[in-house]
Amino acid sequence: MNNIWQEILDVVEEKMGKPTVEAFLKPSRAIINKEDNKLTLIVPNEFIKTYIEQKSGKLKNIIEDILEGENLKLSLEVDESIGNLSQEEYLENNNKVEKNEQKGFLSKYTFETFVVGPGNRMAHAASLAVADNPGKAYNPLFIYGGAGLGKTHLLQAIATTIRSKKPNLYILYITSEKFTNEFINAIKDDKINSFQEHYRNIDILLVDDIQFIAGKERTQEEFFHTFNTLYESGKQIVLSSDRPPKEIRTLEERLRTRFEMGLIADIQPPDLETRIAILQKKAEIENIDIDPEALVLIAEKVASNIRELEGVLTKSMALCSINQESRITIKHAQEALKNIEDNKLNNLPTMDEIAIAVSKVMQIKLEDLKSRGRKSHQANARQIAMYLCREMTKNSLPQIGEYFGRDHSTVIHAYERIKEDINKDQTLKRIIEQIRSFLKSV
Ligand SMILES: Nc1ncnc2c1ncn2[C@@H]1O[C@H](COP(=O)(O)OP(=O)(O)OP(=O)(O)O)[C@@H](O)[C@H]1O
Repeated sequence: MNNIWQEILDVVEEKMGKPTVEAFLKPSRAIINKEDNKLTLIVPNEFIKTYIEQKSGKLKNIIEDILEGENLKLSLEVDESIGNLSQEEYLENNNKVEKNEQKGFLSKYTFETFVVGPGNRMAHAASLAVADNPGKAYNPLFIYGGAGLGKTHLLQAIATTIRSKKPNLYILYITSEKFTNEFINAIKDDKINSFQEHYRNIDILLVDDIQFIAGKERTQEEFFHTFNTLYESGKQIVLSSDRPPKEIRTLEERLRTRFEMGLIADIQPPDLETRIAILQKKAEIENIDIDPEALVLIAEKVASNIRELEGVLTKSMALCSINQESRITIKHAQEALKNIEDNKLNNLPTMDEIAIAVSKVMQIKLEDLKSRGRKSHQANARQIAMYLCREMTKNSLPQIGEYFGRDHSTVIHAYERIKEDINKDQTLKRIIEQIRSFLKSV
Protein backbone atom coordinates (compact mmCIF):
# COMPACT_ATOMS: atom_id res chain seq x y z
CA MET A 1 0.00 0.00 0.00
CA ASN A 2 2.66 2.41 1.11
CA ASN A 3 4.51 1.67 -2.09
CA ILE A 4 1.67 2.73 -4.32
CA TRP A 5 1.03 5.82 -2.24
CA GLN A 6 4.72 6.71 -2.25
CA GLU A 7 4.82 6.19 -6.00
CA ILE A 8 1.86 8.53 -6.43
CA LEU A 9 3.56 11.18 -4.29
CA ASP A 10 6.83 10.84 -6.20
CA VAL A 11 5.33 10.89 -9.68
CA VAL A 12 3.03 13.81 -8.94
CA GLU A 13 5.93 15.74 -7.46
CA GLU A 14 8.02 15.03 -10.53
CA LYS A 15 5.30 16.00 -13.00
CA MET A 16 3.46 18.77 -11.19
CA GLY A 17 5.85 20.02 -8.57
CA LYS A 18 6.11 19.90 -4.80
CA PRO A 19 3.42 22.52 -4.02
CA THR A 20 0.73 20.32 -5.61
CA VAL A 21 1.82 17.38 -3.48
CA GLU A 22 1.90 19.53 -0.34
CA ALA A 23 -1.44 21.19 -0.99
CA PHE A 24 -3.52 18.30 -2.28
CA LEU A 25 -1.97 14.94 -1.50
CA LYS A 26 -0.13 15.35 1.80
CA PRO A 27 -3.32 16.37 3.66
CA SER A 28 -5.10 13.34 2.17
CA ARG A 29 -5.05 9.65 3.09
CA ALA A 30 -5.28 6.63 0.82
CA ILE A 31 -6.99 3.33 1.50
CA ILE A 32 -6.92 0.35 -0.78
CA ASN A 33 -9.82 -2.02 -0.93
CA LYS A 34 -8.70 -5.08 -2.84
CA GLU A 35 -12.14 -6.66 -2.95
CA ASP A 36 -13.54 -3.70 -4.82
CA ASN A 37 -10.30 -3.05 -6.69
CA LYS A 38 -10.23 0.53 -5.65
CA LEU A 39 -8.04 3.08 -3.98
CA THR A 40 -10.04 5.58 -1.98
CA LEU A 41 -8.38 8.91 -1.60
CA ILE A 42 -9.76 10.48 1.56
CA VAL A 43 -9.41 14.24 1.31
CA PRO A 44 -9.99 16.70 4.14
CA ASN A 45 -12.47 19.01 2.42
CA GLU A 46 -14.80 19.52 -0.53
CA PHE A 47 -12.50 22.08 -2.08
CA ILE A 48 -9.69 19.56 -2.59
CA LYS A 49 -12.16 16.97 -3.86
CA THR A 50 -13.58 19.37 -6.46
CA TYR A 51 -10.10 20.48 -7.41
CA ILE A 52 -8.91 16.94 -8.06
CA GLU A 53 -12.11 15.87 -9.75
CA GLN A 54 -12.73 18.83 -11.98
CA LYS A 55 -10.19 21.58 -12.03
CA SER A 56 -7.08 19.50 -12.32
CA GLY A 57 -7.66 16.74 -14.79
CA LYS A 58 -3.91 16.35 -14.91
CA LEU A 59 -3.49 15.37 -11.28
CA LYS A 60 -6.32 12.87 -11.54
CA ASN A 61 -4.90 11.43 -14.76
CA ILE A 62 -1.49 10.90 -13.23
CA ILE A 63 -2.98 9.06 -10.27
CA GLU A 64 -5.27 6.99 -12.46
CA ASP A 65 -2.39 5.99 -14.73
CA ILE A 66 -0.44 4.64 -11.76
CA LEU A 67 -3.49 2.83 -10.43
CA GLU A 68 -4.29 1.30 -13.77
CA GLY A 69 -1.05 -0.65 -13.57
CA GLU A 70 -2.26 -2.08 -10.26
CA ASN A 71 -5.73 -2.73 -11.61
CA LEU A 72 -7.24 -0.25 -9.19
CA LYS A 73 -9.86 2.45 -9.66
CA LEU A 74 -9.71 5.83 -7.97
CA SER A 75 -12.48 6.98 -5.70
CA LEU A 76 -12.60 10.24 -3.74
CA GLU A 77 -14.18 10.81 -0.35
CA VAL A 78 -14.23 13.74 2.05
CA ASP A 79 -13.51 13.15 5.72
CA GLU A 80 -12.93 16.34 7.68
CA SER A 81 -11.76 14.36 10.68
CA ILE A 82 -8.47 13.22 9.20
CA GLY A 83 -6.73 16.46 10.16
CA ASN A 84 -4.45 15.23 12.91
CA LEU A 85 -3.99 11.63 11.86
CA SER A 86 -0.94 10.55 9.93
CA GLN A 87 -1.31 8.13 7.02
CA GLU A 88 -0.15 5.35 9.37
CA GLU A 89 -2.57 6.28 12.16
CA TYR A 90 -5.37 6.60 9.68
CA LEU A 91 -4.65 3.18 8.23
CA GLU A 92 -4.23 1.67 11.65
CA ASN A 93 -7.67 2.95 12.63
CA ASN A 94 -9.05 1.51 9.47
CA ASN A 95 -7.50 -1.89 9.85
CA LYS A 96 -8.09 -2.48 13.56
CA VAL A 97 -9.92 -5.68 14.22
CA GLU A 98 -9.76 -6.27 10.47
CA LYS A 99 -12.75 -4.03 9.97
CA ASN A 100 -12.35 -0.69 8.34
CA GLU A 101 -15.22 1.14 9.96
CA GLN A 102 -13.26 2.51 12.87
CA LYS A 103 -11.86 5.30 10.78
CA GLY A 104 -14.30 7.70 12.40
CA PHE A 105 -12.41 7.59 15.71
CA LEU A 106 -10.84 10.86 16.64
CA SER A 107 -8.00 10.64 19.08
CA LYS A 108 -8.60 14.16 20.40
CA TYR A 109 -12.12 13.29 21.58
CA THR A 110 -11.35 11.49 24.81
CA PHE A 111 -12.68 11.65 28.37
CA GLU A 112 -9.46 13.41 29.37
CA THR A 113 -10.15 16.31 27.03
CA PHE A 114 -13.83 16.56 27.99
CA VAL A 115 -14.62 19.24 30.57
CA VAL A 116 -17.43 18.35 32.94
CA GLY A 117 -19.93 20.94 34.17
CA PRO A 118 -23.51 21.02 35.41
CA GLY A 119 -24.94 20.89 31.86
CA ASN A 120 -23.20 17.68 30.82
CA ARG A 121 -22.46 15.94 34.14
CA MET A 122 -25.06 13.25 33.74
CA ALA A 123 -24.28 12.50 30.09
CA HIS A 124 -20.60 12.31 30.97
CA ALA A 125 -21.13 9.97 33.95
CA ALA A 126 -23.40 7.71 31.91
CA SER A 127 -20.85 7.61 29.08
CA LEU A 128 -18.07 6.67 31.51
CA ALA A 129 -20.22 3.92 32.97
CA VAL A 130 -20.93 2.54 29.51
CA ALA A 131 -17.26 2.69 28.55
CA ASP A 132 -16.34 0.81 31.75
CA ASN A 133 -19.04 -1.77 31.46
CA PRO A 134 -20.34 -2.04 27.91
CA GLY A 135 -23.67 -3.80 27.52
CA LYS A 136 -24.23 -3.84 31.27
CA ALA A 137 -24.53 -0.28 32.53
CA TYR A 138 -27.15 1.51 30.45
CA ASN A 139 -28.43 0.02 27.25
CA PRO A 140 -29.13 1.83 25.05
CA LEU A 141 -27.58 5.07 26.20
CA PHE A 142 -29.36 7.93 24.45
CA ILE A 143 -27.58 11.30 24.60
CA TYR A 144 -29.31 14.40 23.29
CA GLY A 145 -28.58 18.13 23.16
CA GLY A 146 -28.14 21.17 20.90
CA ALA A 147 -25.50 21.68 18.23
CA GLY A 148 -21.85 21.73 19.20
CA LEU A 149 -22.37 20.68 22.81
CA GLY A 150 -20.25 17.55 22.88
CA LYS A 151 -22.41 14.61 21.81
CA THR A 152 -19.97 13.38 19.17
CA HIS A 153 -17.12 13.99 21.60
CA LEU A 154 -18.73 11.67 24.18
CA LEU A 155 -19.57 8.97 21.63
CA GLN A 156 -16.01 9.01 20.40
CA ALA A 157 -14.64 8.97 23.93
CA ILE A 158 -16.70 5.87 24.71
CA ALA A 159 -15.43 4.19 21.54
CA THR A 160 -11.80 5.07 22.17
CA THR A 161 -11.92 3.94 25.80
CA ILE A 162 -13.50 0.60 25.01
CA ARG A 163 -11.09 0.08 22.16
CA SER A 164 -8.09 0.56 24.42
CA LYS A 165 -9.47 -1.73 27.13
CA LYS A 166 -10.97 -4.40 24.93
CA PRO A 167 -9.26 -4.31 21.56
CA ASN A 168 -10.97 -7.48 20.41
CA LEU A 169 -14.41 -5.99 20.45
CA TYR A 170 -15.75 -4.78 17.15
CA ILE A 171 -16.75 -1.16 17.67
CA LEU A 172 -18.59 0.82 15.06
CA TYR A 173 -19.14 4.57 15.21
CA ILE A 174 -21.38 5.79 12.42
CA THR A 175 -23.76 8.64 11.66
CA SER A 176 -27.34 7.68 10.93
CA GLU A 177 -26.96 9.33 7.55
CA LYS A 178 -24.12 6.99 6.68
CA PHE A 179 -26.12 4.01 7.94
CA THR A 180 -28.97 5.10 5.65
CA ASN A 181 -26.68 5.48 2.65
CA GLU A 182 -25.07 2.12 3.21
CA PHE A 183 -28.47 0.53 3.52
CA ILE A 184 -29.65 2.14 0.26
CA ASN A 185 -26.49 0.98 -1.50
CA ALA A 186 -26.95 -2.53 -0.16
CA ILE A 187 -30.46 -2.62 -1.62
CA LYS A 188 -29.22 -1.18 -4.89
CA ASP A 189 -26.34 -3.65 -5.20
CA ASP A 190 -28.38 -6.58 -3.96
CA LYS A 191 -26.07 -7.01 -0.95
CA ILE A 192 -28.63 -6.80 1.79
CA ASN A 193 -27.55 -10.10 3.36
CA SER A 194 -23.97 -9.01 3.82
CA PHE A 195 -25.17 -5.62 5.09
CA GLN A 196 -27.27 -7.36 7.73
CA GLU A 197 -24.57 -9.81 8.66
CA HIS A 198 -22.10 -7.00 9.07
CA TYR A 199 -24.31 -4.86 11.29
CA ARG A 200 -25.55 -7.72 13.39
CA ASN A 201 -22.02 -8.78 14.31
CA ILE A 202 -21.04 -5.55 15.96
CA ASP A 203 -20.16 -5.52 19.67
CA ILE A 204 -20.51 -1.80 20.30
CA LEU A 205 -22.66 0.31 18.01
CA LEU A 206 -22.55 4.10 18.34
CA VAL A 207 -24.90 6.02 16.07
CA ASP A 208 -24.57 9.80 15.87
CA ASP A 209 -27.51 12.03 14.92
CA ILE A 210 -30.07 9.25 15.00
CA GLN A 211 -32.86 11.83 14.43
CA PHE A 212 -32.09 11.70 10.70
CA ILE A 213 -33.66 8.29 10.31
CA ALA A 214 -37.04 9.82 11.15
CA GLY A 215 -39.44 9.56 8.23
CA LYS A 216 -37.27 6.97 6.41
CA GLU A 217 -39.47 3.92 6.72
CA ARG A 218 -37.28 1.15 5.39
CA THR A 219 -34.17 2.42 7.12
CA GLN A 220 -36.10 2.52 10.38
CA GLU A 221 -37.30 -1.01 9.83
CA GLU A 222 -33.75 -2.20 9.16
CA PHE A 223 -32.39 -0.32 12.13
CA PHE A 224 -35.12 -1.81 14.31
CA HIS A 225 -33.93 -5.32 13.46
CA THR A 226 -30.28 -4.41 13.90
CA PHE A 227 -31.12 -2.85 17.26
CA ASN A 228 -33.05 -5.91 18.44
CA THR A 229 -30.41 -8.39 17.39
CA LEU A 230 -27.64 -6.48 19.12
CA TYR A 231 -29.67 -5.67 22.19
CA GLU A 232 -30.82 -9.24 22.68
CA SER A 233 -27.27 -10.48 22.58
CA GLY A 234 -26.21 -7.96 25.18
CA LYS A 235 -24.27 -5.69 22.83
CA GLN A 236 -23.93 -2.04 23.75
CA ILE A 237 -25.82 0.59 21.76
CA VAL A 238 -25.22 4.34 22.15
CA LEU A 239 -27.28 6.88 20.27
CA SER A 240 -27.07 10.65 19.98
CA SER A 241 -29.68 13.09 18.77
CA ASP A 242 -30.46 16.77 18.79
CA ARG A 243 -33.70 16.05 20.69
CA PRO A 244 -35.20 13.41 22.97
CA PRO A 245 -36.93 10.38 21.39
CA LYS A 246 -40.40 11.66 22.15
CA GLU A 247 -39.73 14.81 20.12
CA ILE A 248 -38.46 13.01 17.02
CA ARG A 249 -41.45 13.25 14.77
CA THR A 250 -42.24 10.47 12.30
CA LEU A 251 -40.17 8.03 14.31
CA GLU A 252 -41.88 4.67 14.52
CA GLU A 253 -43.36 4.02 17.90
CA ARG A 254 -41.57 0.68 18.33
CA LEU A 255 -38.21 2.39 17.78
CA ARG A 256 -39.08 5.23 20.12
CA THR A 257 -39.92 2.72 22.85
CA ARG A 258 -36.61 0.98 22.32
CA PHE A 259 -34.66 4.22 22.43
CA GLU A 260 -36.31 4.95 25.77
CA MET A 261 -35.52 1.55 27.27
CA GLY A 262 -32.12 2.43 28.72
CA LEU A 263 -30.95 5.81 29.94
CA ILE A 264 -31.73 9.16 28.34
CA ALA A 265 -29.19 11.84 29.22
CA ASP A 266 -29.36 15.42 28.00
CA ILE A 267 -26.58 17.97 27.50
CA GLN A 268 -27.40 21.59 28.24
CA PRO A 269 -25.32 24.59 27.11
CA PRO A 270 -22.35 25.15 29.45
CA ASP A 271 -22.39 27.85 32.11
CA LEU A 272 -19.72 30.56 32.19
CA GLU A 273 -17.35 28.66 34.49
CA THR A 274 -17.48 25.58 32.29
CA ARG A 275 -16.90 27.66 29.17
CA ILE A 276 -13.83 29.20 30.79
CA ALA A 277 -12.60 25.75 31.80
CA ILE A 278 -13.12 24.43 28.25
CA LEU A 279 -11.09 27.30 26.81
CA GLN A 280 -8.36 26.79 29.40
CA LYS A 281 -8.18 23.10 28.58
CA LYS A 282 -8.02 23.76 24.87
CA ALA A 283 -5.32 26.40 25.36
CA GLU A 284 -3.36 23.94 27.49
CA ILE A 285 -3.67 21.10 24.97
CA GLU A 286 -2.64 23.27 22.06
CA ASN A 287 -0.02 25.14 23.99
CA ILE A 288 -1.70 28.50 23.47
CA ASP A 289 -0.56 31.43 25.55
CA ILE A 290 -3.57 33.59 26.37
CA ASP A 291 -4.30 36.43 28.80
CA PRO A 292 -6.95 35.49 31.36
CA GLU A 293 -9.06 38.57 30.46
CA ALA A 294 -9.08 37.54 26.80
CA LEU A 295 -10.17 34.06 27.77
CA VAL A 296 -12.97 35.33 29.99
CA LEU A 297 -14.16 37.75 27.31
CA ILE A 298 -14.50 34.94 24.75
CA ALA A 299 -16.29 32.74 27.28
CA GLU A 300 -18.69 35.55 28.13
CA LYS A 301 -19.58 36.35 24.55
CA VAL A 302 -20.03 32.88 23.11
CA ALA A 303 -22.56 31.06 25.19
CA SER A 304 -24.48 28.40 23.39
CA ASN A 305 -22.14 26.40 21.18
CA ILE A 306 -18.74 24.98 22.12
CA ARG A 307 -17.70 24.60 18.50
CA GLU A 308 -18.14 28.36 18.12
CA LEU A 309 -16.28 28.96 21.35
CA GLU A 310 -13.33 26.99 20.00
CA GLY A 311 -13.68 28.84 16.69
CA VAL A 312 -13.16 32.22 18.36
CA LEU A 313 -10.11 30.93 20.22
CA THR A 314 -8.62 29.62 16.96
CA LYS A 315 -9.39 32.90 15.22
CA SER A 316 -7.73 34.86 18.06
CA MET A 317 -4.71 32.64 17.74
CA ALA A 318 -4.55 33.28 14.00
CA LEU A 319 -4.75 37.04 14.53
CA CYS A 320 -2.04 36.82 17.13
CA SER A 321 0.32 34.94 14.85
CA ILE A 322 -0.44 37.17 11.83
CA ASN A 323 0.74 40.07 13.97
CA GLN A 324 3.77 38.01 14.94
CA GLU A 325 2.84 38.16 18.58
CA SER A 326 3.12 35.22 20.91
CA ARG A 327 0.40 35.82 23.49
CA ILE A 328 -3.31 36.24 22.81
CA THR A 329 -4.48 39.45 24.44
CA ILE A 330 -7.87 41.07 24.82
CA LYS A 331 -7.19 42.98 21.58
CA HIS A 332 -7.00 39.74 19.55
CA ALA A 333 -10.07 38.34 21.25
CA GLN A 334 -12.07 41.49 20.56
CA GLU A 335 -11.04 41.48 16.94
CA ALA A 336 -11.87 37.78 16.55
CA LEU A 337 -15.28 38.31 18.13
CA LYS A 338 -15.90 41.32 15.93
CA ASN A 339 -14.93 39.39 12.80
CA ILE A 340 -17.35 36.67 13.67
CA GLU A 341 -20.08 39.18 14.51
CA ASP A 342 -19.48 41.01 11.20
CA ASN A 343 -19.69 37.77 9.30
CA LYS A 344 -22.96 37.05 10.94
CA LEU A 345 -24.31 40.51 10.13
CA ASN A 346 -23.22 40.38 6.53
CA ASN A 347 -24.57 36.93 6.11
CA LEU A 348 -28.13 37.66 7.04
CA PRO A 349 -30.29 34.71 6.12
CA THR A 350 -33.17 35.19 3.75
CA MET A 351 -36.76 34.41 4.71
CA ASP A 352 -36.58 31.40 2.36
CA GLU A 353 -33.54 30.09 4.20
CA ILE A 354 -35.25 30.55 7.54
CA ALA A 355 -38.38 28.78 6.30
CA ILE A 356 -36.28 25.85 5.02
CA ALA A 357 -34.36 25.62 8.29
CA VAL A 358 -37.61 25.62 10.32
CA SER A 359 -39.13 22.98 8.08
CA LYS A 360 -36.06 20.74 8.36
CA VAL A 361 -35.55 21.07 12.10
CA MET A 362 -39.24 20.86 12.96
CA GLN A 363 -39.92 18.20 10.35
CA ILE A 364 -42.81 20.02 8.78
CA LYS A 365 -43.57 20.53 5.09
CA LEU A 366 -42.44 23.87 3.70
CA GLU A 367 -45.85 24.63 2.26
CA ASP A 368 -47.48 24.07 5.65
CA LEU A 369 -45.55 27.06 6.96
CA LYS A 370 -47.44 29.30 4.60
CA SER A 371 -50.75 27.44 4.57
CA ARG A 372 -53.82 28.22 6.66
CA GLY A 373 -53.33 24.91 8.50
CA ARG A 374 -54.21 25.28 12.17
CA LYS A 375 -52.71 22.11 13.63
CA SER A 376 -50.76 23.18 16.67
CA HIS A 377 -47.40 21.90 15.39
CA GLN A 378 -47.88 23.83 12.14
CA ALA A 379 -48.99 27.01 13.92
CA ASN A 380 -46.07 26.76 16.32
CA ALA A 381 -43.55 26.27 13.50
CA ARG A 382 -45.03 29.24 11.63
CA GLN A 383 -44.76 31.48 14.68
CA ILE A 384 -41.15 30.40 15.22
CA ALA A 385 -40.37 31.14 11.56
CA MET A 386 -41.95 34.60 11.84
CA TYR A 387 -40.06 35.28 15.05
CA LEU A 388 -36.76 34.34 13.42
CA CYS A 389 -37.49 36.44 10.31
CA ARG A 390 -38.07 39.40 12.61
CA GLU A 391 -34.92 38.69 14.62
CA MET A 392 -32.55 37.69 11.85
CA THR A 393 -33.51 39.64 8.73
CA LYS A 394 -34.06 43.29 7.93
CA ASN A 395 -37.54 42.67 6.51
CA SER A 396 -40.40 44.81 7.82
CA LEU A 397 -43.40 43.37 9.64
CA PRO A 398 -45.68 43.71 6.57
CA GLN A 399 -43.05 42.01 4.39
CA ILE A 400 -42.79 39.11 6.82
CA GLY A 401 -46.60 38.95 7.00
CA GLU A 402 -46.88 38.87 3.24
CA TYR A 403 -44.31 36.09 3.01
CA PHE A 404 -46.35 33.88 5.31
CA GLY A 405 -49.70 34.99 3.88
CA ARG A 406 -50.68 36.83 7.07
CA ASP A 407 -51.08 40.45 8.13
CA HIS A 408 -48.48 42.31 10.15
CA SER A 409 -50.45 42.09 13.41
CA THR A 410 -50.20 38.30 13.24
CA VAL A 411 -46.44 38.66 12.94
CA ILE A 412 -46.32 40.94 15.99
CA HIS A 413 -48.39 38.46 17.95
CA ALA A 414 -46.16 35.55 16.90
CA TYR A 415 -43.02 37.51 17.70
CA GLU A 416 -44.22 38.56 21.16
CA ARG A 417 -45.41 35.05 22.02
CA ILE A 418 -42.17 33.34 21.08
CA LYS A 419 -40.06 36.04 22.69
CA GLU A 420 -41.89 35.55 25.96
CA ASP A 421 -42.05 31.75 25.88
CA ILE A 422 -38.44 31.23 24.91
CA ASN A 423 -37.32 32.00 28.45
CA LYS A 424 -39.81 29.67 30.05
CA ASP A 425 -39.90 26.76 27.67
CA GLN A 426 -36.67 24.73 27.38
CA THR A 427 -37.91 22.70 24.41
CA LEU A 428 -38.78 25.83 22.47
CA LYS A 429 -35.43 27.35 23.33
CA ARG A 430 -33.62 24.27 22.11
CA ILE A 431 -35.57 24.14 18.85
CA ILE A 432 -34.70 27.76 18.14
CA GLU A 433 -31.02 27.12 18.87
CA GLN A 434 -31.12 24.18 16.48
CA ILE A 435 -32.67 26.27 13.73
CA ARG A 436 -30.06 28.97 14.25
CA SER A 437 -27.22 26.47 14.03
CA PHE A 438 -28.79 24.84 10.99
CA LEU A 439 -28.76 28.28 9.35
CA LYS A 440 -25.13 28.73 10.24
CA SER A 441 -24.19 25.37 8.81
CA VAL A 442 -25.65 25.95 5.32
N1 LIG B 1 -17.39 19.45 27.60
C1 LIG B 1 -16.51 19.66 26.61
N2 LIG B 1 -15.20 19.77 26.91
C2 LIG B 1 -14.30 20.02 25.92
N3 LIG B 1 -14.62 20.16 24.63
C3 LIG B 1 -15.91 20.05 24.29
C4 LIG B 1 -16.91 19.79 25.25
N4 LIG B 1 -18.10 19.73 24.62
C5 LIG B 1 -17.85 19.94 23.33
N5 LIG B 1 -16.55 20.13 23.11
C6 LIG B 1 -15.88 20.40 21.83
O1 LIG B 1 -16.78 21.18 21.05
C7 LIG B 1 -16.73 20.77 19.68
C8 LIG B 1 -18.11 20.36 19.24
O2 LIG B 1 -18.50 19.19 19.93
P1 LIG B 1 -19.27 17.96 19.23
O3 LIG B 1 -18.87 17.86 17.80
O4 LIG B 1 -19.10 16.77 20.09
O5 LIG B 1 -20.75 18.52 19.31
P2 LIG B 1 -22.11 17.82 18.91
O6 LIG B 1 -22.98 17.93 20.10
O7 LIG B 1 -21.88 16.43 18.39
O8 LIG B 1 -22.61 18.79 17.79
P3 LIG B 1 -23.51 18.53 16.47
O9 LIG B 1 -24.87 18.17 16.97
O10 LIG B 1 -23.47 19.86 15.78
O11 LIG B 1 -22.85 17.42 15.71
C9 LIG B 1 -15.73 19.64 19.61
O12 LIG B 1 -14.48 20.14 19.20
C10 LIG B 1 -15.66 19.13 21.04
O13 LIG B 1 -14.40 18.57 21.34
